[in-house]
Amino acid sequence: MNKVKFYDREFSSRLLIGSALYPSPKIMQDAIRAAGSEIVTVSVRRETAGGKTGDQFWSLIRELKVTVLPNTAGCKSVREAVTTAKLARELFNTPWIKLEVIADDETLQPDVVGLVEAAQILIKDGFEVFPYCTEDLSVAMRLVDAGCKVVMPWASPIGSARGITNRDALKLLRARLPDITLVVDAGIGAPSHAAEAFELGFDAVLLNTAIAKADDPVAMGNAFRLAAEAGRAGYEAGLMGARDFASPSTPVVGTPFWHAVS
Ligand SMILES: CC(=O)[C@@H](O)[C@H](O)COP(=O)(O)O
Repeated sequence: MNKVKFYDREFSSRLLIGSALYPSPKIMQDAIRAAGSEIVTVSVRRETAGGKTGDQFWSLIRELKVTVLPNTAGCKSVREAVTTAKLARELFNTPWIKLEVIADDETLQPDVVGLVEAAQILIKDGFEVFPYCTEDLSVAMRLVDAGCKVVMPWASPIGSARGITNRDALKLLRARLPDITLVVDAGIGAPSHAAEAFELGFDAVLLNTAIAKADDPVAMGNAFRLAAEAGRAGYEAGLMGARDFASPSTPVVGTPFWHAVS
């Protein structure tokens, strides 16, 4: 399978995993390993607030030998997101930031206006921004204009497990932004949802709740790894287009092959 590129770095795994909500630190580690993920996203605000697991949490993440993608989860203004991103750069010594600006505490709807503004500020300051956005094409285009080489539209609201609710809009993003690394982020509830994202041509999937809240997070991590591989392999194999009407698959005359055989 082809590798996936995030800015100038290449990875084999196309699953990015969140580090929250697991029943225990050990289960988090085992689930991330089972998913085969090479990139784990971590909330900067939770950790700088002295998160309950503190240093132990960092040892666990370090033991995984993954690339850390710090995020600005919980930020509700451009200023807060920019400050948090700068803190993340100091803490993790990385230009990468998963940029989240939340408009509404109830729905966790992204503030796409604030997101574009924050992305512009951070990219001018040398950051490599991974923006969490809705599936709106015009927003994605503004993010690309700002210099984002990765765009991360939601499948559905964070933690909802509803899967892809606006398939046509995601297809449009893929068609109109062929050179951008597109990641479906949030709302994935089942391995089949991830496979669907890959079959649509998305480069990667980011998820957290569906693995962390599964009855068996480690087994679910493995299920997502298999689904990601199958969905991407199907896309790379070239899916046939759907038809409106029947087309016979068992010929009654001639050769059963549609290419001439020698
Ligand atoms: C934007 C955001 O916070 C998501 O990355 C979240 O971490 C994952 O969403 P799910 O928990 O719905 O998979």
